[in-house]
Amino acid sequence: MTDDLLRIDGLRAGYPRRRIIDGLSLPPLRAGTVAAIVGPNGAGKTTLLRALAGLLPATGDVRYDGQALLQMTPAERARYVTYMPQSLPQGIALSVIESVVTALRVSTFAADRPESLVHAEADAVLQRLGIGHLALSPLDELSGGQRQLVSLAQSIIRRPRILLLDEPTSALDPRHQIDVMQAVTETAKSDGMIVLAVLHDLNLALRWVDRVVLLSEGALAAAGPPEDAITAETLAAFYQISGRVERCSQGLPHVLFDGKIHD
Ligand SMILES: Nc1ncnc2c1ncn2[C@@H]1O[C@H](COP(=O)(O)OP(=O)(O)OP(=O)(O)O)[C@@H](O)[C@H]1O
Repeated sequence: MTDDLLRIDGLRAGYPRRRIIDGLSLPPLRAGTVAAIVGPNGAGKTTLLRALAGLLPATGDVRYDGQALLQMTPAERARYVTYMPQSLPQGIALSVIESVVTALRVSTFAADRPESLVHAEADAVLQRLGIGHLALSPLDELSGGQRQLVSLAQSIIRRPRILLLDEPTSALDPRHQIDVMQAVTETAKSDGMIVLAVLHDLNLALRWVDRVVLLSEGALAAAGPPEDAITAETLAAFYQISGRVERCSQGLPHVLFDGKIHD
């Protein structure tokens, strides 16, 4: 049955001597949904993304549009899923635009698209992320934040059905954080892409995403619309901080941290 849903049921994943995620099930995610994966350090957020990307052994029932993702070969899975790691590898002798064009070329979607069209597409993605001016810069001469934006451009241009982003805004100034969240949410809506983004910034999650998945010790602690999952109660129970979510003068939700609960 096709349904454009990402379903995760009974997922188990981890490392050779340590299982981190032990039977995780999430409410289904619909095409076009942007979900933030949040939770304290070591909760298993990266492990979850890497398991879904096929970079770690995993068992369980994970389906997109009725198709079992965990049973696919890497090549088959790459048709559906793109994973953006926390950092780009160093030592790649390409310009920014060449690296984005290459990312599109290696995906199955653009193998026979004319060169001029591929370049125009790459340029449009760079503009959208506010880094059009870096198109001809060598990758190895970029700052940490600029590298993060290029890595996102390489991921978005492939137009995956499922985009997995590991802390896509961690190195970015506020303006570029907005560029990223805007580009990701717009692309999700226009292309029907499902995005799972690990975010530590709960305010970005409150402001931009459709769903929040809160993990704690490899298990689901809360899931739902941002203001249902990020509450004074969940901040206390899973982050051990006293805090609250309040609306600012413009009606936007913000999380305020009052202090630690235990020293
Ligand atoms: N290669 C590894 N081998 C063994 N254990 C690992 C490995 N990588 C991570 N872990 C453990 O798995 C657990 C979850 O790590 P993970 O990186 O998924 O957490 P996270 O929620 O992404 O954390 P953070 O917010 O700090 O990035 C941690 O306890 C960590 O020590």
